[in-house]
Amino acid sequence: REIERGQERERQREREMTEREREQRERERKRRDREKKRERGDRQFDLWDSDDVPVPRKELLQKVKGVDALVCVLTEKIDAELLDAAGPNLKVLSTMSVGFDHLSLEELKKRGIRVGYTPDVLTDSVAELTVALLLTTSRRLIEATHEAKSGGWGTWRTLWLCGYELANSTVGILGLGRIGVAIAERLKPFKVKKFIYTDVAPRPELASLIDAEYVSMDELASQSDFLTVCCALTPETKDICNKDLFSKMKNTSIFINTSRGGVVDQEDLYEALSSGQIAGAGLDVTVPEPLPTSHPLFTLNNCVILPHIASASYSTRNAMSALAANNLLLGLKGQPMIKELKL
Ligand SMILES: O=CC(=O)O
Repeated sequence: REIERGQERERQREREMTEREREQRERERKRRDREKKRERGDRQFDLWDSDDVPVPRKELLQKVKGVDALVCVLTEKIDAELLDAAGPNLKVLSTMSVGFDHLSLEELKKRGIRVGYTPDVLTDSVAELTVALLLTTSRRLIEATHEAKSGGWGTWRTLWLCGYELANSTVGILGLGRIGVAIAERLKPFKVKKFIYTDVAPRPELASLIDAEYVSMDELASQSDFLTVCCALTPETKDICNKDLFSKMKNTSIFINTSRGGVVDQEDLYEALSSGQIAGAGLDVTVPEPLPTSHPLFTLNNCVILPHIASASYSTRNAMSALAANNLLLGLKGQPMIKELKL
């Protein structure tokens, strides 16, 4: 009877366990497994087996000690502190992202660490989301569903919830790369009249794919009906979308950013949106991330904010993780990675 009572107590404990406790128990089991493999001398993989990122910094600094290679995502800052904590064994870094502003390239280069990243596989997904965000913003879809649900839908009114359409418009691309081209290809069937772009220099090969004209930053601002930011975040592009740019835009224009929040001065954007200097903005990226729910941008009807989901489709995230893993394994074998950054 004592055994039965013990078993019943165990079953009761199981029932009362929360999902988090179960996850914790599973992590502990995997950790013990890895420990055993380490003792046997097998190649070991230490995994942050949770969707909760960033990994607490203290724990990350502890766990990276002595590793030969590291896979990371864009929430982890890979800087001198982390590389010092990892130590001289670390020779390969593989980030599951196309952006690499979270990596200190100088420190990586100094230490002779090779770096893999995941361009191309996410281009379609990011372009698709950018188009969705652009249409959501320009046709005021969030406001519209809110009105429909909350009783604001009265009789049909001529100018109610009017927005701006792509047909006959000029679309500007700030930073023309693979993603900018993919966005333009998707927008073309909406009868866009003209594509223009700016970059540090003309990019004729890419531009010819979408028949886009190279213009100055000022011309991009003043001519675009839709301005979409596709450049990487670098010291040169930080806050490049600021008061100066917004003040030259039309008050009917829509600003879209699916690159990095750091390219936008958010105070200047708030001013431009709330004063009517520009018509609307759609952002998939902000500073910081997550953007606090008390942030003034959330108070604006003409600002649509998404939680950095441009590459978030099942197939793309699978492709990104496979590419990140393969980059890492090739790097470990001393072979060329599939996608490697030139440092
Ligand atoms: O933002 C997403 C990425 O850089 O992959």
